[in-house]
Order: sequence, then C-alpha cells, then structure tokens
Amino acid sequence: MTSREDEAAGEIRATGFAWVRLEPSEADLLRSALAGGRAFFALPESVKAQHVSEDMNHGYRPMGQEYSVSAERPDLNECFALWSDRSDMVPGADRLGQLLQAWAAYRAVLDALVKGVVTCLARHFGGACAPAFRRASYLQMNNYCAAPAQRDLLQDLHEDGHLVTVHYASGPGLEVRLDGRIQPLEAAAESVLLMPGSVMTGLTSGAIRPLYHQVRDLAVPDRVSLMYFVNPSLDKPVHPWSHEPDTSVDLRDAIRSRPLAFGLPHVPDL
Ligand SMILES: O=C(O)CCC(=O)C(=O)O
Ligand SMILES: [Fe+2]
Repeated sequence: MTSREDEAAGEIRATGFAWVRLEPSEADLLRSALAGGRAFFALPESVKAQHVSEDMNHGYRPMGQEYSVSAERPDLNECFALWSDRSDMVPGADRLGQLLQAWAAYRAVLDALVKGVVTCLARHFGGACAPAFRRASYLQMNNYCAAPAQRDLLQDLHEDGHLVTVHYASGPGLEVRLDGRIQPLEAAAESVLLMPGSVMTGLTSGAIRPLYHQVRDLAVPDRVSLMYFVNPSLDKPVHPWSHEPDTSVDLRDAIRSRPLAFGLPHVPDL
C-alpha cells in the first residue's frame, strides 16, 4: 500500500470522500482519455449512433435515457461507457482504437489506486481482503449540454450505488451533501475525487455513508466528466467486511439491480 492510498482511505472514513493527486504521468493518461472522449463526442450524431449497444450499456448513450431521480428529468448529458476491458462489447470498436486504448491505459492507473484504497478500508473493517472488481466496473464519460431555462441542475441529487466512484470533471458544478447541507466541491488540480456509494455502506455495515452529489449548471462551456464506477465482481458472494463474516448477507442482487433506478440495464455479468 502506498501512503497516498492509506491517506485516502483514512480521509474517506473521516470525511466521507477523498481527493487523490495524480502523478504527472498519470495526469497525462487522464488528459489522453479525456481528449479521446471529446473527439468522440464531437462526431456527428449519425456516427455516434453506430456505437450504441442494443441494451445501451456499452459504448455511446445519447442523452435522455439515464436519470438521477425521475425519468421526467433526464441527466443533461450524453455518455460513453466501457465496462471492464470489454471493448468487444462496444459496437464498431475497431473504429474507436485511439479512444479505447487511451481509456485502457487510464483505467490501469485507477485499478491500482482503487485496489490500494479499498484494501486499506477492507482491513480496517475486518475484511480479509478487497473484493475483485475489474469485471463489474466501468469507465463513463459525460458530455453536458446547455440546460433549458427551467433546469438549474444538470444532474439531480443522487448517490452512484457502487462501491466507489473515481471522479474527474473538467470544470466546476459538482456539489455534494455533507452533514445535510449541499455544498460545491472545488476540484484540486490534477486530482481525482473518491466518492463512496451504497455498496461501500453495505460492506462496512453502515459505517461509510454514500456521498450524495448533484451537478449544477454553471454554464461552463464544454463541461465533461470522467468516472470510474467500481463494483465488486459478481462471480462470488459479496459479504459485509467483518471479523465475523455474516454469510447470510450477499450484496450481489442489490449491486446487479441498482442501475435500474437510473433507467439503465443491470450490471452485466462479464
Ligand atoms: O459530472 C459530474 O461531475 C458528475 C457526474 C455524476 O455524478 C454521474 O454521472 O453519476
Ligand atoms: Fe454520480
């Protein structure tokens, strides 16, 4: 474990979230991942539509399907998603080589970071080790559009429903709920934000609460965000961390079905 990961785990326990500063080489990989995503979103709608999967879980997802609270208020962004290393699930992947390679390289950075931080947390709470997570986790980039006059939020208040989200945004707008108060979170330079979700709450038997957040429309031009949504793999039971494991609790059904609350399909069994 590096001290960076140890510190982040401690911050999550103390404050409910953590900033992690990227090394310069890691920040370069983040920039390439963002550039690949921006180039994709700049393509004509008819080209982007060639990269929509039948279940809308892989590749491009036009704005309108995904929501944070209710289907009448969709998130005001389009998305691109890559589950695990399964670029083969993205229709037309052979035409997206640069984007997918850049994302694989950035994901390798985040895999190591998440593994370190989650291992520290698991040990603290009495778990033997962190669960495997790559196969049930995905990178998603959001590209926001201008909000209509009646919407002041680009995404309504929600928690992501995963174990942890590694978040980066190109501009301000993210607000979090801390001690019942909504407050903007100023991004630290070249840093990513670690936000626990309700799967973390399940694994820690309630000790770490999900971080609720929303995105305010501050009219930031070309705002994008890139998230790594991390779920424990679903091939083995997922029991809460504890010195005396309670094997009667298996969090997998909750993990699998959580995306339905956002208008999305189940977490795929890859
Ligand atoms: O765009 C952002 O800053 C956050 C996006 C987000 O919370 C999400 O997609 O779940
Ligand atoms: Fe979110």
